[in-house]
Amino acid sequence: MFQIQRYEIEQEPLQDVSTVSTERLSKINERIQLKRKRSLKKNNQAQQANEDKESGFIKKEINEKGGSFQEVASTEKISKNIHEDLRQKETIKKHPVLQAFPTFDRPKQTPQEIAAAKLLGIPDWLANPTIIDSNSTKVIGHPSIGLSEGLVKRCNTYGIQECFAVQMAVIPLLIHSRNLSDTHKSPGDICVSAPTGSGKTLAYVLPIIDILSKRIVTRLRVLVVLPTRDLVIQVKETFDAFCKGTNLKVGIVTGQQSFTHEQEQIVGDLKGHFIGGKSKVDILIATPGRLIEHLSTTPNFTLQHLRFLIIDEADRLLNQSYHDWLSHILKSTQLKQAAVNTSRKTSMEIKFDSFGVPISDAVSAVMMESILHIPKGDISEPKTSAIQKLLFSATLTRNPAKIASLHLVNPQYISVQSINKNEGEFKYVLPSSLNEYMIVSTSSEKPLMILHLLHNHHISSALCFTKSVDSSHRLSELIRIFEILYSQTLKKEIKEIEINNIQKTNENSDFVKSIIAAEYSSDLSQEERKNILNKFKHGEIQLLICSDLIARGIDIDRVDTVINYDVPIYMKKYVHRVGRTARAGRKGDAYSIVETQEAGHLDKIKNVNIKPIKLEPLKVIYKKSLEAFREYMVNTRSSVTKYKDKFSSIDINEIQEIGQDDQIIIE
Ligand SMILES: Nc1ncnc2c1ncn2[C@@H]1O[C@H](COP(=O)(O)OP(=O)(O)OP(=O)(O)O)[C@@H](O)[C@H]1O
Repeated sequence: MFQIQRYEIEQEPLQDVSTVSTERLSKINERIQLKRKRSLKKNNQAQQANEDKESGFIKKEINEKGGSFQEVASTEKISKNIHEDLRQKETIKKHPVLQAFPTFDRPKQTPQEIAAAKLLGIPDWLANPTIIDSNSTKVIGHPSIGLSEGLVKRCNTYGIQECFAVQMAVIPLLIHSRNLSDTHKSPGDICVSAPTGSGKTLAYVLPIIDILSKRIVTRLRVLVVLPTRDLVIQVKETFDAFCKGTNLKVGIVTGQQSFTHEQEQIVGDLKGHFIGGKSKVDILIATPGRLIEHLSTTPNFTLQHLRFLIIDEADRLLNQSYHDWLSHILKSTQLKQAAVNTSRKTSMEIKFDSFGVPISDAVSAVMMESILHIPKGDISEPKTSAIQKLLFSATLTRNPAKIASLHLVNPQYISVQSINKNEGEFKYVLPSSLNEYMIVSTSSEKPLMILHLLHNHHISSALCFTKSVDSSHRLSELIRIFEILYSQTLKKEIKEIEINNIQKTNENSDFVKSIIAAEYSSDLSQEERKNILNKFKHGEIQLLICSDLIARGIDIDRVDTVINYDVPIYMKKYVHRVGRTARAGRKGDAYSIVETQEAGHLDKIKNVNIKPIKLEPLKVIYKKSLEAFREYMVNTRSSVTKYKDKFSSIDINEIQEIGQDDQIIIE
């Protein structure tokens, strides 16, 4: 075994301890003490025993040379130190190649150092965003925003008086940098990260409408890509609302309608071949999959006139590799590729006017040059893509590989966040009007906690997120059974009270009001989903139980509470889920129901302790509901009869409706 110390090798010659004077020994000792402060932990017991033996030997030597007991005692300690030091030096001399053994204590990093480490490999523009204070606002008609009078009026009719922070930052940037007739060069791409519900949609909808409203001919100039059909429909509704009064046309492709219907809607003319393509819409909103299908097969569908490519919910879309959608779109917008595609489809079917001049406005200027091989002059500027890419998300990716796949041109990064945020620290920003809570529960009582929130906290409009469609289904069925039993029990109790003439029914009528819960999942048809959402928006449904289908982007202004029945593993998901409430500056609450082992991960969230007495009245009915639910799920049909006998007051039709084609057994 060898000793390894962090001492540096010194050039001093070794000395014989017995010849050193006490005074000199003290001086040397001081120096050694200093060094020892920096040394590793004390030697183990075996080493200690060894030292004792050696110091005994030195003590003996000093005794032999004379001196008092005290002198000997202090000298003993000093000598021990010296001896150890000398031994260390000898060891190092014998094994000069041995390096100091590394300590595994990590030096504590400052927040600035941590932030710097996180930024390694991230391009400069992404590492240094333009930070906008999330609380700043400006009057919508302010000249610095640059919106036209007509559009400002339209905003006012929708109750929009002020620009939110993200709109203050993005609208002027687009309006002032972009001239529709400038087809030569992109004014630089923009990436925007802003909290959920902060108004990102209008940040691009308003300036685009303003810029496009000056156009003369309809061409496909704006493409908005979104991850889900529901979001496409939502953004289409926003464009439609603000396009009123202009003659701009907005189309969608999502796969919800037949392919030929969509072709008819967006291109119209499928028979003739037009080198400049054909479009019935100025703005196309699409899911990536369907868009790729149209790019590959729809005649005359071209992106050659495109000016804006908007990728909303960008980080989610960049994770979606469906048919390599992004490179497909980018290729279609690159001049050479687009020219090859177009010329292959059309041969040389260029349209000419009555003077025999090619109809240039049907073909984009840059495309015309590539296709017709127009000779370049000495002063011709090289053509670049004129498309401006705009990326939006509440949780924008900082993954360099994903960012690189976008081939951004002169990008700039705008980050809307609370200005009080720790400098250098990067985290997702939540709306400042959001209150977060957690409730610790056993897994079997999690549904009970939801019932407690609904009945005791009087939540009237909540989204409850579960981990899967199955889980949503089970939970919604259980709650529906509970609500039936709950209202029946209360009605019964009230009747008894009435009979005993203690109280009048009216005073309790509110009490009987049961919660209406509904499931919202991808298993439902688009029409069913739309109906459920409408009922929820109008307050006919109080609790919507869903998987992550509507965790992102969906804007329902009635949501006052979000409940995480299953806590998401990833922070991003959490941010988007809780972001369905506290939108546009309104207040909202988010409750996460966690098991003990999960609670540690949410240490910054306020823990709500529920008094058992509050749960007692619900517990009795909850147990009955569980029992009934299990029974019902095991044997759907036969249990309906038993169920009827057991709880005779329950409407049999309601029960049949609950479990129509469900065979799932609760966990
Ligand atoms: N300037 C404004 N004044 C008032 N309300 C606004 C304003 N801008 C947007 N809103 C409203 O705020 C709500 C949220 O906007 P939006 O859906 O664009 O948020 P978002 O930032 O895209 O959120 P998410 O990241 O969740 O998709 C919408 O109902 C929208 O109508």
